Amino acid sequence: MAHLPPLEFTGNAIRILDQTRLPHAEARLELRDLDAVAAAITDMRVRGAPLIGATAACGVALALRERADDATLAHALAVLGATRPTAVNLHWALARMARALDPLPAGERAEAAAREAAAIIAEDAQMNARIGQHGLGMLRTLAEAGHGRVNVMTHCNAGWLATLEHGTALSPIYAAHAEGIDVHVWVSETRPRNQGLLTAWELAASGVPLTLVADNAAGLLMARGQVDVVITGADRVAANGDSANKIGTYLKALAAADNGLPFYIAAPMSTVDFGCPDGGAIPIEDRAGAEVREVAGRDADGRPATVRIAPDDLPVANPAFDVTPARLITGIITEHGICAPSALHDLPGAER
Ligand SMILES: CSC[C@H]1O[C@H](OP(=O)(O)O)[C@H](O)[C@@H]1O
Repeated sequence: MAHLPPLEFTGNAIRILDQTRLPHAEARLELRDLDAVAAAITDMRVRGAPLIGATAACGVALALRERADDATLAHALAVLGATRPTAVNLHWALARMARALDPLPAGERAEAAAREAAAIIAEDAQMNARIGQHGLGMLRTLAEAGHGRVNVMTHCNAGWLATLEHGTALSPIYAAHAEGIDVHVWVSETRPRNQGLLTAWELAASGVPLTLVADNAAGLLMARGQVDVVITGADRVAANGDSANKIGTYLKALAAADNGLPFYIAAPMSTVDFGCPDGGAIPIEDRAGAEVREVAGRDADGRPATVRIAPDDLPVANPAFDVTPARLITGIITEHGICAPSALHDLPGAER
C-alpha cells in the first residue's frame, strides 16, 4: 500500500481520512464513539460501499468497549444500519457482526468484534486485488487491440479510497498501469458530490494518466471513439445482475450500449445481494438538496469553501444512486473472475 489507509482501527478509536476535505487537504479524523462513526458515514467523510461496511464493523467493536450487553449491541447495529440504505456491504458487514457476536457472552464480545472487523478489512483487500487481476486480462486484450493504449472511462470513486486497498473499478487500472500497459482514464466528475475528484487525486498520485471531464461529456467522448471500455463500481448488485451505483452510472451504460462499447461493473461478492431479485428492489438513497445547491472546494488561499450555486428556495431532488439493468452490463468483475450478470448464482459463495 503506497498510501495511508483510509481506515485504521486502533481498538480505542477509528482513524479515517476525511474524504469531504479531499482532494484539497489530507485531513485525518479520530472517531471515538458510536455516534461519531455513524455521523462520519452519513456525512460521507468516509464513503464507498466496502469502506463503509468495514467502518461500521469497527464502529460495532468501538461501541462494545464499555458495555457489550444485548441492548448495547442491538443499539449499535441499529444506529449504524440507519446511516445509508443503498450499499449492501454496510448491511452485510453488520449482519456478519451480529452472527459473530449474538451467541457470545457479553464479556467476550468486544474482543471478538475487533477480530471480526479486522477479518472483514483483510478479506476486502484480498478480494479487490483479485478483481484487479481479473480485470487486467480484459484491459490487456483491449490494449493489444488498440495498438498498445486502452482508454477507460469510470464514474464516481471506486478506488482505494472507497475500499481498503486497490479499489474495485480502479483495481484493474492500477494492475494494468503496474504491468506497463498504456492505460488512460477518463474521470467523470460525478456531480453533486464530485467523487470523480477523489479518483483524479488517487490516479494522479499513482502516476496513472487521466483526464477529468464533466459528467455530460461522456456521451460525446464515446461517440468520438475516445473510450474503449467503461468500468464502474457498485453499491448493490441484485440477483439478476441489475446494479446500483452512483447516480449517472446508468446514463454511461446507455451511452456505452449506443456506441457498442463494453460496460463492466467491478464488485466483490459481498456487494451482491441475492435477497434482491432485481434492481427494482434496491433502496435508492435520497440525500439533502443542499448537496445540489452547493459546490465544495477551496478559496484562493486554499481554505475549504462552499459556494452556493442555486437559491435556497429552489426545489431540488438529489437521488444518490441509479440502477443499471443487467441487459446493459457486459460483465461483472468479481474476485472469482468476469461473469455475465445472469451467471452470479453460479459463483462460489453465491446464496441460493
Ligand atoms: C467500491 S464501491 C464505490 C461506490 O460507492 C460510491 O458511493 P458513495 O461515494 O456515495 O459512498 C459510488 O457509488 C461508488 O461506485
